[in-house]
Amino acid sequence: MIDYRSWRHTFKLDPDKTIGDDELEALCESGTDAIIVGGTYGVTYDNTLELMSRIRRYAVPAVLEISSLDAVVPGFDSYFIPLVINAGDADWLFAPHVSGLKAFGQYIHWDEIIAEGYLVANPDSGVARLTKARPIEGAAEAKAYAQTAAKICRLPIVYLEYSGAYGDPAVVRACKSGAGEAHLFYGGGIRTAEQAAEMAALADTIVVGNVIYEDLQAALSTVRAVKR
Ligand SMILES: CC(C)=CCC/C(C)=C/CC/C(C)=C/CC/C(C)=C/CC/C(C)=C/CC/C(C)=C/CC/C(C)=C/COP(=O)(O)OP(=O)(O)O
Ligand SMILES: O=P(O)(O)OC[C@@H](O)CO
Ligand SMILES: [Mg+2]
Repeated sequence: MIDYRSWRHTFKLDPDKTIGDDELEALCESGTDAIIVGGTYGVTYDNTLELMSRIRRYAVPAVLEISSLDAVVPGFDSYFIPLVINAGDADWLFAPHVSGLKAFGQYIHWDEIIAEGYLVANPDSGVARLTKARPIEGAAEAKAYAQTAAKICRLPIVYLEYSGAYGDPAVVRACKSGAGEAHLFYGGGIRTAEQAAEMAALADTIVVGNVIYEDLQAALSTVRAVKR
């Protein structure tokens, strides 16, 4: 079982995007705690396998956040399974999971599977459109969602997903308060060391994604900001 509870910083790499060997080495050797592989669109078996095998040259833990049943690739240290707790289309709560268990049930090592209560907070993100995510009406409602994930569903992870936008610190704080014993991941819009430090002070683990593909040095600075 991976020790995600000790993680403070992760990078999320999208198999649908291009990353050079030197850039990948810099990310994997940066001191980050783990590489998460995932994305909403364009994730295929082949591009996921290719990215995984390149990450596997390095010692850093590698996790696949499953978003498509067509791209469940063996060989990761662990598999994060999102349940979109504010999905307006309820099929994103359990339907693909039931299909996944029918398809892959016999191959599953349950100690490699970790469920995430996914709270989608940026209405303009791809994942919000895909799942028809319900808007979050303020910090009190965010806390209630986090409590629903952590205390009612007893999920081990609450993932506050602002993908593409920098989040509201009051909402992050509310999710931390609602998550209780569950581990809070925050991801979305972190582009500077200062933003990384701000969100790392509020959440247990931060996730840095898109900036990797736009400004590698800025992405690397987020590790130093959290780890120093
Ligand atoms: C052989 C082998 C390896 C066996 C392993 C067995 C195993 C792990 C089986 C899985 C069984 C199972 C329960 C599968 C469920 C699979 C599944 C399809 C679940 C649905 C997941 C889901 C709700 C997806 C919706 C989209 C989502 C939440 C994606 C998460 C990632 C994400 C949001 C990334 C960010 O995307 P990005 O593109 O950067 O940003 P935008 O959204 O803004 O575009
Ligand atoms: O890509 P960004 O906006 O950094 O978000 C990170 C991650 O939460 C995306 O799933
Ligand atoms: Mg992304």
